[in-house]
Amino acid sequence: MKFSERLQQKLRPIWRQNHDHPFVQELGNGTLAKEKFRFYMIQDYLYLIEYSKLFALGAVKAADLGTMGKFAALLHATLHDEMALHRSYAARFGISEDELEEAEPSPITLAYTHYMLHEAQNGSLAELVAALLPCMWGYWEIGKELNAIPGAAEHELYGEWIRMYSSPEYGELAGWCIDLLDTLAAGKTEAELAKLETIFLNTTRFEYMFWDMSYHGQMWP
Ligand SMILES: Cc1ncc(C[n+]2csc(CCO)c2C)c(N)n1
Repeated sequence: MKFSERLQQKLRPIWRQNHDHPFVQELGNGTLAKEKFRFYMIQDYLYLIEYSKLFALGAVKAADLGTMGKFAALLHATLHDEMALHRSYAARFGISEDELEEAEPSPITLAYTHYMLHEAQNGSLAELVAALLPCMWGYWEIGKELNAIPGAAEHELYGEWIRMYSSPEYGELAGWCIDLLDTLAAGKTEAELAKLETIFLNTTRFEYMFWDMSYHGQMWP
């Protein structure tokens, strides 16, 4: 069994909780309150600034030019395509790019990004990919699920988000990362695989906490 299949089987219940979170459900049926989405957009922008650095570190840790180039392309795609979505939403909410960049990260945004960067900096390329994969894989799955809801992709506010994350290009990026993790996991000891599984599990849990933090507008107490 591929390592990614093992992860998928073990984490299915948590994965389901992410999909069932009211933020995701309401995003899909179009009833999500605009202020919740606005809060999410700002925090997600700050998240992506840090997340991009994982791709830069991936290029540093890559063992061959093909992998290095792919990480460089992912870094470019995140900064220029994915974050363009956030900048366009921010403009609709009357938030400038400077305001976006200077916003204060919430405790969960800080905890999540710092955790991923810690694992990426201290571990091998396998640990780095285990940390970044749930974000890419999870969004692709959620994007596809929401896109299947009649009318969701045409929603005047949330349609753009759904169209971006359900697009085949995102599927390809996620697929590339899944294959990379499977390649890197091949031949590792059970103890090493268990470590990768823990990192993957933790970032999957952080994805849930990110939806929850956005739904409740959670900042410092
Ligand atoms: C909290 C949070 N988790 C995952 C993503 C999705 N995401 C982050 S980088 C990337 C791929 C390359 O652009 C994808 C799909 C997000 N935006 N915010």
